[in-house]
Amino acid sequence: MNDRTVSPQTASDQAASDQAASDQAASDQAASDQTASDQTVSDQTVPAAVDVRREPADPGASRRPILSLVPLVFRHPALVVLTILSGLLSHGFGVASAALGAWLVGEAVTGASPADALTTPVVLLLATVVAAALARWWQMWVAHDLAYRLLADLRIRLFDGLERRAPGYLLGRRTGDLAGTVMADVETTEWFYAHTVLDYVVAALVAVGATGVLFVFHPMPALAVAVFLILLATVPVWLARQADAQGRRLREELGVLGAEVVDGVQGLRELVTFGRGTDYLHRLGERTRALQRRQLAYGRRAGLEQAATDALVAGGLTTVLVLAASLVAQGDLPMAMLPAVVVLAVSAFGPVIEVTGTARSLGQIRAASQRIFAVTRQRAQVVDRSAEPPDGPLSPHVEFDGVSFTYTEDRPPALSDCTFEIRPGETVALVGHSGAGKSTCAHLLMRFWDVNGGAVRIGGADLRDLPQSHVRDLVSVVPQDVYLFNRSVMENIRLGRPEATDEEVREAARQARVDEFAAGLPNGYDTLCGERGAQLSGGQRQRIAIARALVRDSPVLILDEAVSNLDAENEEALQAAIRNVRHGRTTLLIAHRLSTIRSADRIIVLRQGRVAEEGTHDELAGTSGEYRRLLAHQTGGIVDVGDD
Ligand SMILES: Nc1ncnc2c1ncn2[C@@H]1O[C@H](COP(=O)(O)OP(=O)(O)OP(=O)(O)O)[C@@H](O)[C@H]1O
Repeated sequence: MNDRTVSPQTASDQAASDQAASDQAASDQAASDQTASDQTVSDQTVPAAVDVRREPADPGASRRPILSLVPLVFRHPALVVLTILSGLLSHGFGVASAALGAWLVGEAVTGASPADALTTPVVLLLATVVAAALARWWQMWVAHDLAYRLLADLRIRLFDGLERRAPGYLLGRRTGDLAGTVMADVETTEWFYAHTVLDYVVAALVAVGATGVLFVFHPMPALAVAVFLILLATVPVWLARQADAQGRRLREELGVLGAEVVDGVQGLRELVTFGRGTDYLHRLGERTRALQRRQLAYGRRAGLEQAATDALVAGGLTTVLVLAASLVAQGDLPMAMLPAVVVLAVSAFGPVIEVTGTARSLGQIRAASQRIFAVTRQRAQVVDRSAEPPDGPLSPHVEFDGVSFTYTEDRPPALSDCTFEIRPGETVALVGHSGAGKSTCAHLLMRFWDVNGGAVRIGGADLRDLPQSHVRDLVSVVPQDVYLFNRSVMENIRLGRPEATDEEVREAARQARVDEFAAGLPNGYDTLCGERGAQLSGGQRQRIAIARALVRDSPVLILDEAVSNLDAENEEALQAAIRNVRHGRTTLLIAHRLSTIRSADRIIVLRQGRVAEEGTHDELAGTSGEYRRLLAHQTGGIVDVGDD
């Protein structure tokens, strides 16, 4: 038996319990609380992913997704300052060089200054042109540095959101759609961070500055520029509602297409086997055309905004030119100043045109951020009542005490008043028809969900009183459908305990009989397993999963036996590995094979979420109850109660 000492409280425990508190308090204050929660997230580190658990729950998408993107920016104050500064310098030098050039032209055309007096201004002009180019390069650099850091933060938040809701939320979403949110939707926000949010600040400052200088020349053209600037700034608002709806539909369609592509790639073998490749291509074609329609609608509206912007800019410049020309004609403005006035007007419009250009993407940015926050603000599937692990080690004594559980309200209960225990070091086999509730018992013991009624306990402690991380320390699982990452055999085993030494991993591999086949792999333990372990057989994948559980060394083990048929050699190796991993552990065995069932100390028969029978194989096989019927079913009517 393996009594494990309780692990020290981790930062994630603390954060997860804080989440519980904030969950209850604040779902309506999502946007305002966001600022505070954002500030708790430290830069670029894994704890950042943990700290976001403090975010208030906001089921569904945020109502103000763009506003929710803004506070993230202030997590990098130095870069914010540098981005604004570089933007101001870039536009400032740009305006200065244009104004200086215009003044020089005016002087040259009117002959107001002698030629040799213009040498210094020409040198100054060249210097400002070079400075403007350098500042522009710097601005692009820092703005993108900021944007890509924020994208990385968002992706960590997203993964954290997914983890908090796993596995329930994942069951209801398509892989390609989620991958689309993590990659493409996050990428879309780059527009906002690199080209929109701080550019608005710079555009406003430059426009006000240029208009101010113009005002010094003469108030009339400055007034005209101000009116047209205000009109220009309102363009993105005119069709904002339409832009939102179109952006949302476009991102959704992209998500669906991504999901279809991933579905098709994952199911390629089946499509080829059943000759459905053409049907799939047809389906993909339809989705692509649907996406095309959405993109076209979005583009049409964006084109309308572009046309309105162009018309307003042309109108503004013409008005300024007409006003300035008439002021010159009336003698209210020197002729030499005319080019400078026009150039200043162009400079005032320049950055505003730039930001209205990026503002045309706001519909998509809003929709993308809505999809992101719909994940990050998911209410946690399971909320820890306490971050404190128990004071001493817990005995690996498992109890299901009158447990009732329903996955969703529209489904019948998966477990009803289910009561059984597994004593320390004992192996109990759960058997029952498909849908009887066996896997549900495993899910509840892992605390993937919390019970609706009754309690699940380990060592007398209600799992709801233990932090999830502590439960995961106490219980490990060897699932039926083992997921292997496309990493080496060694790394896949080490997933059980990242700090395990190579020696410990090899010892676990030896006990799980992984060494037998690892030696024959091209690069031994360094051989990549392939995506989902595609380079290995089902039995080999299971043995790696057993090695993972061994290296984790949890006192309670859930073993979900694979139903697939294995060849005799694999079967023998797997059974030996199972014997090794069960040794000294409290084991819940979801068994399908008679040989495995019989190897358990006790058998619990589940029927419709309740315990129907309980006893040893010999006791139960001798009755005329559910177990005997199950055996008859499995052995084709020949009930073998003798030795195998
Ligand atoms: N994620 C889920 N959401 C909704 N209902 C679920 C979910 N998982 C299982 N169920 C339902 O709960 C009931 C018990 O399912 P469970 O998977 O525990 O049965 P099982 O005995 O393990 O079956 P099997 O031997 O086929 O794996 C079934 O009616 C099933 O449809």
